[in-house]
Amino acid sequence: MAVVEIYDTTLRDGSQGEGISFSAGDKVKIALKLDQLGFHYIEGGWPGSNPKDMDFFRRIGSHRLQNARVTAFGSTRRPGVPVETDVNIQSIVSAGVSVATLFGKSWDFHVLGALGTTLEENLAMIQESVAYLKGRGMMVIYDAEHFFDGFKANPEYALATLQAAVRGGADRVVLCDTNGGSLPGELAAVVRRVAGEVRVPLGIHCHNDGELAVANTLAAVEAGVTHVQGTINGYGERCGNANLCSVIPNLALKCGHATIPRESLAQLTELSRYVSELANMHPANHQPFVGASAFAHKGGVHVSAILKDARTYEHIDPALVGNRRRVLVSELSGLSNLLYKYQELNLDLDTSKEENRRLLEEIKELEHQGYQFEGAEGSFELLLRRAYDHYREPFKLESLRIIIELKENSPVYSEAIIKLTVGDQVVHTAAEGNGPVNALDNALRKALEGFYPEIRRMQLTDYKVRVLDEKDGTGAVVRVLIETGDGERSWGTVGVSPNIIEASWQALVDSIAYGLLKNGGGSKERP
Ligand SMILES: CC(=O)SCCNC(=O)CCNC(=O)[C@H](O)C(C)(C)COP(=O)(O)OP(=O)(O)OC[C@H]1O[C@@H](n2cnc3c(N)ncnc32)[C@H](O)[C@@H]1OP(=O)(O)O
Ligand SMILES: CC(=O)C(=O)O
Repeated sequence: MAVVEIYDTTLRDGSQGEGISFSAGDKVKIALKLDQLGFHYIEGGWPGSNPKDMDFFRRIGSHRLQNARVTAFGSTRRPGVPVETDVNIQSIVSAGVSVATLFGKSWDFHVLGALGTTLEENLAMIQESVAYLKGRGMMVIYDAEHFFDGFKANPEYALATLQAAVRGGADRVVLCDTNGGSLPGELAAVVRRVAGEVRVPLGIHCHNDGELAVANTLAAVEAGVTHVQGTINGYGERCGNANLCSVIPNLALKCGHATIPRESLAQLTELSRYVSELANMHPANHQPFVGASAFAHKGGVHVSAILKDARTYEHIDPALVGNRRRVLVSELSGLSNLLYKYQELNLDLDTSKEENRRLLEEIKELEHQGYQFEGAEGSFELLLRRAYDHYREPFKLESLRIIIELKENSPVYSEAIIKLTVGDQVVHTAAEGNGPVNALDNALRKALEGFYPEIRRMQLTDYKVRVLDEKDGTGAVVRVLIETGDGERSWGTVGVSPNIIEASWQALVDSIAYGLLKNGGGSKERP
């Protein structure tokens, strides 16, 4: 099994992605996680760029990594500036790590236009910069920026830049598709040509501007590279970099290469979510392998087949990358979706095929009205239990009034007055809030806290309103989706009405009722 080195640049190229800014502490956490999972190299940042990256190198120096080598990134020396006095080269040395990643120009157009120097001086900049860091005892990875565009424009010169890095003593030569516009076939042909001329292990660094970064990376490996660079979740400049959460499982599971250890592969989904959390980016549900939808089955035909054998609609076992199979219930469901859900929820229901068919029709009718159960598993389970499981509601609404007062020069006042029955007791209470839904939530909790103290652990974590038929203007039906968590799990609930307060009330009631059910508070009637 051929080994492919995995080089992560989330902390450098990843943080060049729009909206991403890791703190030095976050960078250390991500580096430790990558090390724990067996990544070979972690590019920590560009020490010559900013104090935060230098701070990262200071902090990571106090940790003993088990698997990974941390690299410091930077450019070759400036034109006409000796390496001994070049600020960037010296900051790489002062980062205190044993591996440097230097990028240099391969494209004559860039040398003349962007660097504003001669082709000969660029070759000297590459060779001298690599040689200087090698002379300081460092391993040097040479990133040939714009290599494929450079090769198309002037192959002799592009190859001469690589030879300059090799003469300087580079340990790896990495071909970069910096503008991300190459196609897999043409890129692989160039890699083969380079492999015939350069006697140093080759690497690949692809950007995703043509949405081909992963495909190009795999094509390069097939053509002979043994070192791949990319980022977690594909974060990076413009459209991002090759997504290692896809590159790694493709290499390991489809191409038979050794990358990170097998047991680490099963932590890839967790890693992806961990990094998106620290990046403060929403996890992308449709991300292959690790996204929440990567193994989510919705169409009835698909679910019917996966109940017989999951391989009918899954390219790999989701557990191999730490993900899980999900079945969604919607207007596109068949009976198979319901049966799967009964199993998943451990609902031992004695229901006939006709009853299930009726329930399915009810679900389809509710979805037609605007309910959406895919993102509201709490409401869906309650629907099943209300239909078949002798479910007893933990409380019942008697009446509800909302007061909103708008006065000049004072904040808007919102109050909810609520009357409920809980068992055989009536409770009547009121609460204020910073808006009507918040007042409603506060009043409901206040009314129920004495009966169900576990409510204090439940927090609303998301509240979304979607107008379903905009043409009806302010009279349109709205769908409210609420996400609630209790520190251990989170669940979604849904409400639909032309009145936003009523839709919010339905979603709130389900949110509390479901939370109580899972905490043992909701109960069954004696049949
Ligand atoms: C393909 C890549 O993603 S490479 C990584 C890109 N990442 C970044 O740029 C993020 C970090 N960058 C920074 O913090 C800043 O750009 C710094 C500190 C590196 C440089 O800042 P400044 O000195 O103000 O220069 P500025 O950013 O305006 O321009 C970049 C300079 O680097 C030079 N340069 C670009 N590539 C190279 C190279 N391979 N070798 C030497 N110099 C280079 C440019 O010619 C330009 O020089 P000029 O100022 O003489 O025109
Ligand atoms: C080195 C690098 O980040 C690039 O060429 O895209």
